[in-house]
Amino acid sequence: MRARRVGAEYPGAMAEDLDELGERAVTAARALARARRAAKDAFLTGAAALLEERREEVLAANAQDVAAAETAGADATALDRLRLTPARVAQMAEGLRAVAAQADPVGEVVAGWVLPNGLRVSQVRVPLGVVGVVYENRPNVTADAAALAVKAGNAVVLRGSSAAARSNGQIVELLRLAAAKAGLPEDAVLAVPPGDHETVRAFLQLPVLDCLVPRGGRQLLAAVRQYATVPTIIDGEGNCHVYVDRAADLAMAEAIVVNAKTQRPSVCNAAETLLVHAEVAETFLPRVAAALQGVELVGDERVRRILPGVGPASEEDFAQEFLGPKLAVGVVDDLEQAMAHIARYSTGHSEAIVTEDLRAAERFLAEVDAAAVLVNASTRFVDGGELGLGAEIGISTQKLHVRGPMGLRALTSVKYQIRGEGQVRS
Ligand SMILES: NC(=O)C1=CN([C@@H]2O[C@H](COP(=O)(O)OP(=O)(O)OC[C@H]3O[C@@H](n4cnc5c(N)ncnc54)[C@H](OP(=O)(O)O)[C@@H]3O)[C@@H](O)[C@H]2O)C=CC1
Ligand SMILES: N[C@@H](CCC(=O)OP(=O)(O)O)C(=O)O
Repeated sequence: MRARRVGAEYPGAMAEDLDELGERAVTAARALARARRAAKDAFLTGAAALLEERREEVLAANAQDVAAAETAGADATALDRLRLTPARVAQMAEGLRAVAAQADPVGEVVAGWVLPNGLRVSQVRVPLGVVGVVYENRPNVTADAAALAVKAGNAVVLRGSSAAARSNGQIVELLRLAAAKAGLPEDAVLAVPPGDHETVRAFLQLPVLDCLVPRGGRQLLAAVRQYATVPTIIDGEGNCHVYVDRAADLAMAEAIVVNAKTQRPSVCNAAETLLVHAEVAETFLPRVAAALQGVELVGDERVRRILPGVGPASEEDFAQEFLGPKLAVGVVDDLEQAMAHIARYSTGHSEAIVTEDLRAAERFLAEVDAAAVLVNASTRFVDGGELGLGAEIGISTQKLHVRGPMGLRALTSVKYQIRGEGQVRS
């Protein structure tokens, strides 16, 4: 059965239907698995240069996406995620170059040993093959995902948000041009045209996908759980907490909370809930409230006794990822209660404690079940670029086969290479 028809006119679609798109990706993946590091790096640095040279075209396409989103009534969060600026395009180019600077994971020997019968066994890193990505309305993801997938020797099939259709189309065109210039198959980067969710559902079942990375909110993840038949690595929402312990340096805590909440509130690693130990609540809450200018605070009863102007926080507020200038605040009696609250509401993304108490810090690191746990640092650091991975294809909120920011190695598997001299099993 042929899969759903796709719009071949969309940049990078180049096919009548998803099956044909998949076949093109498989052909490209075979060539990419053999590609040398020099060619892959030439693709990345070439794409960075093209992005800079043709920045105005990318920004013009993005301006059209932003205007359409405004007309459609998109909120400030959605617009912030969608909008490109010269600085954000420069960051995308920087990300491409950072991935080029990373070691090539393909061929890395992970482990090796010799058996008593003389067989030499090694476990070697290999590309996954064809990687699909369904992602939110941030156009930078187009470049980041393609960069990592191709450097790890994979072909990538991208399905960006419909809201970013023009921006992504422009970026995909540049990436394909850079691939051709570097002597790699153009089809290293392919795109599923946006526009409808039915095509996404068919994409979730495209047999040639070795791995699909869905990045998005609850609706997308529900669709993945219902329809996906290909292996997926879910990069889900971030209801991230900062817990200010009784042994916290309060100046440090203030700076971390403000950064985690306000540096870019629209992204998944921004803080959504602040928990404060009862012993420091009287001192810390007024201080942090004053520093969080422009952020709407909602709090539990104990918070509201200290900050009477703050509105009540509902159960739903503590469970919610606001992705905007709103923060739920609670007072807890101890570390135990803070961790219990986090266990109840966390989406398993990024959780932070601020404390000078080593035992509390170590317990938090060991016991909180999330993709990333931090001590005395902002949740905003949970990002591939910030953690030295060059970029990220997403932040896995599941446990298999990777967890947390996913860089090059996350887009590989391993295979056993076994060298013998005629051994047979008795
Ligand atoms: N952990 C991580 O790395 C990441 C987490 N996120 C999380 O994603 C959320 C923000 O993303 P948001 O803007 O809501 O993006 P959405 O979840 O709305 O959309 C993401 C992608 O999924 C598609 N999609 C949405 N709903 C469905 C559906 N029912 N069936 C098929 N496809 C669907 C969209 O297509 P279309 O545009 O056509 O609707 C888009 O391409 C936040 O919760 C954030 O924390 C986001 C990115 C990375
Ligand atoms: N990589 C990001 C965080 C993760 C992300 O992709 O954000 P989002 O699009 O909200 O899920 C950053 O800190 O820039």
